[in-house]
Amino acid sequence: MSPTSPHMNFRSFVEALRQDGDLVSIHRQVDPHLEAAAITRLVYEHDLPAPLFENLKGAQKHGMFRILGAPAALRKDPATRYGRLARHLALPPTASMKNILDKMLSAADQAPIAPTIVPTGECKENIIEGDQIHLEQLPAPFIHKDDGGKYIQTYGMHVVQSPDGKWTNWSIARAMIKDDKHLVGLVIEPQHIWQIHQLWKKEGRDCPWALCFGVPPAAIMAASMPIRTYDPAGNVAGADGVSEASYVGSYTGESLQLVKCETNNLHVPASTEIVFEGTLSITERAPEGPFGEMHGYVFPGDTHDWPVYNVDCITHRDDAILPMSACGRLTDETHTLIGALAAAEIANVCRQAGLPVKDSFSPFESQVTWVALQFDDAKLRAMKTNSQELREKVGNLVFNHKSGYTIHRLVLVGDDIDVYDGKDIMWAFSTRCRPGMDETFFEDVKGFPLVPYMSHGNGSPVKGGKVVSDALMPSEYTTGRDWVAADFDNSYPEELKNQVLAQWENDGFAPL
Ligand SMILES: Cc1cc2c3c(c1C)C(C)(C)C[C@H]1C[C@@H](C)[C@]4(C(=O)NC(=O)N=C4N2C[C@H](O)[C@H](O)[C@H](O)COP(=O)(O)O)N31
Ligand SMILES: [K+]
Ligand SMILES: [Mn+2]
Repeated sequence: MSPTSPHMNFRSFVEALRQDGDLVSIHRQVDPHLEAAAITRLVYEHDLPAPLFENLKGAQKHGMFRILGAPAALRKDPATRYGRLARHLALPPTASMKNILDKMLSAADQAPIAPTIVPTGECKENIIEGDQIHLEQLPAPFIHKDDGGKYIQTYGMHVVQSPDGKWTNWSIARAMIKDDKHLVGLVIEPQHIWQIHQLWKKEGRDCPWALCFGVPPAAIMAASMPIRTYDPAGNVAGADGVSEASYVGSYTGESLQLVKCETNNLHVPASTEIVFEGTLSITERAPEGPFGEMHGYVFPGDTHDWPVYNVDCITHRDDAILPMSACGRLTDETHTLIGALAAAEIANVCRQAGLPVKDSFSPFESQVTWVALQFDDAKLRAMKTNSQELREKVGNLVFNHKSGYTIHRLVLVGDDIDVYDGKDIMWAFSTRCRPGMDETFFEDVKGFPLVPYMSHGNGSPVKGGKVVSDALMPSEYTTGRDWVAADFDNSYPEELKNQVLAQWENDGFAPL
């Protein structure tokens, strides 16, 4: 039996949410055609407990399947806002986003812990092969009314491996059902699944593939992150050729248990809820999309050809649970994970390049198209640099790195700004960054086509449209901050503030 702790076993994770009071089990029959996603969408827009659809219309025999919506979204209570993400990493429900991202980055300077191969696991409880496979009969969710198909794949983990077997990549990329035996989905440059697909194209062979729904939560975090491995000396091992499995081992401190697929030599987490095994075609493409995406838009009819996945075998647990991200406007997994984890890796890349970046986050208010980088003011002054120089250095570094792929604006801020507080970032950006003069635009870098102003805007969908906006004031480069914030914290003497706070409730105010 593989580990049963919530961060290492999806089924235990769901039970942990139930114990946390962070799960709503719906036993009435719910239609996977739009209804399950509509409920989940409302959950996202009000930060409510995750819905578990126990009785889907069209669910197959031996429990194929139930759906868990909103697996990594927010909790309403500010004190446990990120509790559902914390559960992915065995952190307390009160963990801050900084605690979560620091945990994800902690692997960078720890020795990777390789996974362990075990003979079998829960994912082998049911095995369906060949002509028994009928994807069209599964209760796959139709997520937004204008989508191009049933997006069964929104929170599963693709497993692909370089032809030489040296690099196994885990990542999330959307995919919809094409027909009874095939999926079709985004495989976009520079993502690792794209890089590995290219390697198999050179080999002239279809890419062996597995898609794991309901993996250990600690694993799906790495799957959502643009990681590289750093050997203990801090150098990057290989260009990008690293395995998420070892990285997960580092930040969990435990070796993940993997089992071999039935029909190829890839390995998948033993406790996975549902595993699709097959190949990612190097020749076949099919119309895909549109899909209501992470920036909050669906463009009806916006269909493009992408590679086809061929499903040869399905294995799954009894009463399997499919996780679903009904993504779109704030706040869902594409914001809490894609933005946050890219921000963490970007800060890492900056620090590796010697830049005094203390912290970073992607503000939800920017629909995770921005990352705010917090500089250590004292170290910044020691650099004896200036705004234009710093903007060019940071922009050329980040916008030419894979971790910067989804980000179109970098906002540079000092260490009086809390990068996890969107109000703080908007205050700094709106008052310290003079439009134009304090900004450097980058047109000859890779652009992120999913951003609406890229794919449906006025310029190239895949090139440029990026900017570094410097919200560090000139004094922060030279003498240090030459202003006082007109707020309670900074504009009143300590003893007066203590006195006001001591009197606060006696004066008749509710506790802050
Ligand atoms: C957490 C999450 C991450 C996603 C996606 C989603 C969720 C929930 C859904 C499926 C809901 C929406 C789309 C949105 C879309 C961006 C995309 C995708 O379709 N194609 C893609 O290339 N990257 C996606 N990512 C980001 C990706 O996982 C990260 O970039 C990761 O670093 C990749 O791993 P490698 O570094 O190892 O390459 N999807
Ligand atoms: K990844
Ligand atoms: Mn990767």
